[in-house]
Amino acid sequence: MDVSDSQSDSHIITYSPAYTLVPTYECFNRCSYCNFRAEAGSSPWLSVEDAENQLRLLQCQGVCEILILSGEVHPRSSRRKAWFQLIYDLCDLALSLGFLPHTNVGPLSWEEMARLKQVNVSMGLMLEQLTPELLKTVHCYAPSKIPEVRLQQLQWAGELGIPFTTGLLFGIGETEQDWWESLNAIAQIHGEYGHIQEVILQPYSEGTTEIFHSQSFGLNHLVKVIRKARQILPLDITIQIPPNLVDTVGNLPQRSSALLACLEAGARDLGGISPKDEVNPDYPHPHSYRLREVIEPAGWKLVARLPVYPKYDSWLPARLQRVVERWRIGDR
Ligand SMILES: O=c1nc2n(C[C@H](O)[C@H](O)[C@H](O)CO)c3cc(O)ccc3cc-2c(=O)[nH]1
Ligand SMILES: C[C@H]1O[C@@H](n2cnc3c(N)ncnc32)[C@H](O)[C@@H]1O
Ligand code: MET
Ligand code: SF4
Repeated sequence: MDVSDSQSDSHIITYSPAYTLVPTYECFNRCSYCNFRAEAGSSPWLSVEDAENQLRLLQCQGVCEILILSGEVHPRSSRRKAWFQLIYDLCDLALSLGFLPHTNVGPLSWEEMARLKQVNVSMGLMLEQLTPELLKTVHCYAPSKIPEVRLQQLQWAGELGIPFTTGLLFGIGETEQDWWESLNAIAQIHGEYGHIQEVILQPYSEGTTEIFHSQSFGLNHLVKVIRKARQILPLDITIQIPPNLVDTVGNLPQRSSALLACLEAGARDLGGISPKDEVNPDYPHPHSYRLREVIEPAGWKLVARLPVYPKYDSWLPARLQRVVERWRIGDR
């Protein structure tokens, strides 16, 4: 199908002006491609007071989304309750200061997810890839990455009516066939609940602190994936790509053309643009004016968006609807 028939008809490319809070880097999983995790005990948890100081500095700076991104405490650990409460409190704080929280902290229990719905305008969890083969390799010590667990999270989010972001990570040892199966699984779940607002197509990018150390996923492959994803995914799901992981190789003209090739293939969103990419700290996010410089000469228009898409506003609890409404009418 021609992408010009779709939502993507217009030449608008969106991004979300964002800031990331990390409750903790400690994680009981060991995904071998991870440049984020720390050992339990080696990294203090963020305090609500420190978070408040960080957030107050951001007020009136155009930042709208607060991404809560975390390492994980085991579901049966005695520290799980405190970990969850900290996440809840950070969301509540962000909301009370007028920001819009989006939480992505790994798999949750049904009760945890239901409680976080009250303080998040959308939530996220990457499917990564559907194939269980990766449990023998990169996810060998990462029980949170069991594909059925992740699929069930997408299902629960649908049942709870939570606007959701998911995505795939490419270049971690999966096959081409695996790509299409993973995309089809997302399309199928969205068919049931209609809650997936965007799918991130994330190229694995080699970092300095991981143990995997493989070659970053090639851009020619990414363009192919985007094109096919646009055919597999329903048209009301936006395809998101991270510009800092695309815009990295070659000299200037080549870099710009990589990003443009992704847009031509069907990507329409550049995700959260924040001062630091916590997941890929070796790849700083480009400024929005730099992105504009690259894409506008090619006829695209860069526009900021909220972390919840308008058609889901009515799904949100009343308190959240009020904060979202202020952003929609530009009263922030
Ligand atoms: O800056 C980043 N934002 C990430 N985000 C945030 C994303 O770019 C958007 O800001 C949100 O999806 C809101 O629409 C994620 C959100 C998810 O739900 C799942 C995974 C990611 C991954 C990243 C990431 O690697 N870097
Ligand atoms: C938050 C999300 O970031 C992605 N992620 C984790 N490590 C890397 C990496 N080295 N390169 C690209 N993406 C990564 C995973 O898909 C995770 O779910
Ligand atoms: N630990 C969570 C996950 O992998 C989110 C952060 S990953 C750096 O799903
Ligand atoms: S990717 Fe997420 S789950 Fe895996 S080790 Fe890193 S923080 Fe933990």
